[in-house]
Amino acid sequence: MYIVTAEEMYEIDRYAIEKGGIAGKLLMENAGSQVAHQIKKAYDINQRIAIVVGSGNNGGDGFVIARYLVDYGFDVTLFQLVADEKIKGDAAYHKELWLNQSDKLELVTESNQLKDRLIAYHLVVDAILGIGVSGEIREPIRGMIEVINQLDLTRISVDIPSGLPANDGEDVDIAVKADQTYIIEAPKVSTFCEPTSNYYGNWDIVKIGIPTSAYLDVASRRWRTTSDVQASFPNRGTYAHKGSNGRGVIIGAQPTMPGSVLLSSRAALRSGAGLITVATLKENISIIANGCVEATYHVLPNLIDRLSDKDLKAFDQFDAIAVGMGMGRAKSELLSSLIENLDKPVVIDADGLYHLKTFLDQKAEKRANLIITPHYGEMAMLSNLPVSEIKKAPFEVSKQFAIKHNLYIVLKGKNTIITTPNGTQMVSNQGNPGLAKGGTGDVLSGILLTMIMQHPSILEALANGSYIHGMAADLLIDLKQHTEIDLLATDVIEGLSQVFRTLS
Ligand SMILES: NC(=O)C1=CN([C@@H]2O[C@H](COP(=O)(O)OP(=O)(O)OC[C@H]3O[C@@H](n4cnc5c(N)ncnc54)[C@H](OP(=O)(O)O)[C@@H]3O)[C@@H](O)[C@H]2O)[C@@H](O)CC1
Ligand SMILES: [K+]
Repeated sequence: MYIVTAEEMYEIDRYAIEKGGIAGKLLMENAGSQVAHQIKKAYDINQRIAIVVGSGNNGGDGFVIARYLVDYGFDVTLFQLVADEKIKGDAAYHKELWLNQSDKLELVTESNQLKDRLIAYHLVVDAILGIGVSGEIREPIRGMIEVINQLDLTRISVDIPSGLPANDGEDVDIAVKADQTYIIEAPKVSTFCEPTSNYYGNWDIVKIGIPTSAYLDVASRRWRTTSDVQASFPNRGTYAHKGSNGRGVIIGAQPTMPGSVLLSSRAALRSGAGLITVATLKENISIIANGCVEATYHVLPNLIDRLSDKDLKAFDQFDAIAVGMGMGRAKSELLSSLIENLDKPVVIDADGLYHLKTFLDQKAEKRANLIITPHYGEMAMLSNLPVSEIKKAPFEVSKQFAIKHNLYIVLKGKNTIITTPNGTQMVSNQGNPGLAKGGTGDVLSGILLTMIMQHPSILEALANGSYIHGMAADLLIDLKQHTEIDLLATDVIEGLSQVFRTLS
C-alpha cells in the first residue's frame, strides 16, 4: 500500500484518468459509494446524518455519499457551505444527481447558522476540504470547523480531516478532529506524523479503482501491511542448518549495562538466527550467559580502542553485525574501525549512534550496508535539528539524511519509518505505548540483525523486523497476557512466537 503526498495523489489521479481512461466522475462515484458503504456497516441506521460540503472535489464526494446513504435508509441532510457558483466540474455533476432525488440541500454560509442546524444531528460527514487545502484556513470555513469540533457529534471525515495538510513539514492551522476518517485510495503522509495523526481518529482506506501501475513511477513510500510481511517472510528450508539461518555478532555493553546486549542476543535468537556471538568485556560474560545460554562469546579487552586485526578477522566470519547497545558514550574508535575494515551489514543503535556522529561526515562510501536505528531524540542529535522539527517532517528529514549520508534509517516511533540510502521509504505502524520503555530498542536491534541475515533485501528485512517487534507487543495485549503498563522488553521477546504463528 503506497503512502502519498497531495502532489503525488494528483499525479496518480491524472494517470488513472488520462492513461487508464477512468473518468473523474467515476472515481468520485467510487469514492463516495465506498465511503457510504463503510458508514452503513459501522453506524446505526437511526443516526441522523448531516453532510457538510465545500467547493472542491472533496465536497463532490459528499454529494455521492448522501445519495447512497439515503438509499440505505439513513435520514440525511446536505449542507452546502459555499455559494452555488463555487461548485464546479465533477462535483457539480454529482450535486445534480443528488438534487434529482432529494430536495434536502441547505445553503449555510455562516458558522453560527451551521451551529444551530447541526445541533439536531448525531453524526456529521465532513466533506469540506480535501487534499486541495492550502495556506491558512479562511473564514467562514475556519469558524465552521470550530463549530464542528465543539459540538457533541460523531465526526466522520472524507479522505482527510478538513483543514489538515496531507504532507509532512506543514503547520496545522485548524482542522476537524475526526472520530473516523475514510481515506480515499491511499493514505496521505500526514496520517503517519505525530502532530497530525491524531486528527484522523480511527482510519480506514477505501479503494476507488485506480490501477497499481499509476503509482509505480510516482510514489516511493509504502505502508507495511500484514499481507506484505506474510508474502516476504523467508521460509526455512527443510534442510536448513544453523549456518543457513544467519551467523551474527552483537558488540557492546559496559559492565553497568549488560542487560542491553542480553536483550539483543535473546531477541536475535528468538527471531530465528542460526548462531549469535556476543562480543563484550570479560566481566559481562557470565551475567549475559546466565540469561542466554544459546549464544557464544568473544572477549574484547575494552570498547574504546580500534578493533585489533584478530578481532576484525573474527568478525569477518559473520553475516551481519549489531553494535552500540549499552556501549557507553566515552570517546571510542571501535565503531569507526569496524566500518572502515568490514564490508557487511551493520546495525548501529543506542550509544553507537553517538560514536557514529563523530565521523558522520567522513567515510560515506563505506556505508551502503549501514543501518541506524534512532528514536526521535537520537535523530535530533544526529541531524542537529530539534525533535519538534523531526516530528513535523519525519519523512522528509529521514529521506534527506539517508541520501546525504548513504545509509539506512529505522526512525523508531509509533509509526516507524524506514528509509533506504536512495530515499525509498516504508512505514510500520504496529506497536503500542507499552513499548515506550527501556530495553525495547535493544530487542528491536536483535530482531533486525536476524532479519537482515535472512533476507536478500535490507529494506524488506527492516520492514519485517519492525512489524514483528510491534506486533509482538500488540498480540501480548490483545491476548491479555500483559497490559501497556506492565509490558517489558523481555515480554516482547517471549511474544515473538505468537507473531511467527500468524506468518506461517
Ligand atoms: N484521489 C483521487 O483520486 C480522488 C479524490 N477525490 C477527492 O477530491 C479531493 C481533492 O479535491 P480538490 O482538488 O478539488 O480539493 P479540495 O480539497 O476538495 O478543495 C479545494 C478547494 O478548497 C478551498 N480551499 C483551499 N484552501 C483553503 C483554505 N485555506 N481555506 C478555505 N478554503 C480553502 C478552495 O476553494 P475556493 O475557496 O478557492 O473556492 C479550493 O478550490 C480529495 O481530497 C478527495 O476527497 C475523489 O473525488 C475522487 C478521486
Ligand atoms: K474532508
